[in-house]
Amino acid sequence: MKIALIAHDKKKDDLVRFALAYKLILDPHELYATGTTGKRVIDETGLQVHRFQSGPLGGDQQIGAMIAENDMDAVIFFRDPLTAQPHEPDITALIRLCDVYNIPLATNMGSAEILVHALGRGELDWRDIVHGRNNTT
Ligand SMILES: O=C(CO)COP(=O)(O)O
Repeated sequence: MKIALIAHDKKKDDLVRFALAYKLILDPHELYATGTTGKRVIDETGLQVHRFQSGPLGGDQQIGAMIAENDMDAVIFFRDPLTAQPHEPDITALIRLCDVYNIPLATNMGSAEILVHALGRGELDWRDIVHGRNNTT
C-alpha cells in the first residue's frame, strides 16, 4: 500500500511518535510525506519515506496529484486546527480529493490509530482490487 504521512508543525512530534510506535506496521508499505514531515520521520524512525516538497511549497498538491491518479491508498494527516496555514487552499484540496476518490483519511491521532490497525490487519486490501493488484504493498 502507498501511505501518505503529513503533519503540521505543532503536530510533528505526535506524528513521529506515532510512526515510531507503529513502525512494524508501516515498514512494509510505501511511505510518502511532505518535505519536513518526511525528513523528521526518516531521521527519527529510520523508516524509508519518499519526500515531496514541503507543504506550503506544494507538497500537499503533489500528494493530491497521486490521489487524483488513484495512486495513493491512505492518508494520515495530523492537522493543526488551531493555527492558520498559508496554504489552506492546498490542504482543503487534498482532503477534498480523498473524498472524491474514497481514500481513507485520518486527520487526527484518534482516527489514525484505527486506520493503522486496519492497515496492519489487511483491511485496506480492497484497494488492491481497485488497482487490479495482487500483492499487499
Ligand atoms: O504543511 C504541511 C501540510 O499541509 C506539512 O508540510 P511539511 O511536512 O513540509 O511541514
